[in-house]
Amino acid sequence: MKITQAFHFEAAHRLPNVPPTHRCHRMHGHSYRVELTLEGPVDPATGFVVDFFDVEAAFDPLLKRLDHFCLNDVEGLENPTAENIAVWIWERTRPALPQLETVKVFETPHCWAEFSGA
Ligand SMILES: Nc1nc2c(c(=O)[nH]1)N=C([C@H](O)[C@H](O)COP(=O)(O)OP(=O)(O)OP(=O)(O)O)CN2
Ligand SMILES: [Zn+2]
Repeated sequence: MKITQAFHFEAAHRLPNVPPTHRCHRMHGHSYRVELTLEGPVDPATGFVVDFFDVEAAFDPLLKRLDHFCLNDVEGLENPTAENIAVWIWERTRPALPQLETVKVFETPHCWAEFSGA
């Protein structure tokens, strides 16, 4: 069984490694959406794979480091592409949530990166 919980945060960023002519080289912002998908058996007693409250508790400290910040200033996110943000979240969330299967980071409703550990 898979379960997914979505989160939102607002943040600024610039992409330092694209050419200066690329519009994302300039500072700008996104309303990011993060989806965490967990996979595992359903506990027959609770009916849960994992309690959504536990997912929220695990992700909240990261959300506090991202929301309304300039992502380039966050340690490990000096090049804050959607891909790198997805890996950053994966590496910091999986220890607390071993059932984590996928991290999706949406920069816009149409563009996202998805990471499942490789
Ligand atoms: N593979 C990736 N490509 C791009 C990334 C990324 O993280 N991974 N990021 C960007 C920029 O962050 C850019 O800001 C993307 O957003 P935006 O320009 O707003 O996207 P749209 O093209 O959908 O904007 P519209 O104004 O709606 O056309 C670029 N590439
Ligand atoms: Zn951007």
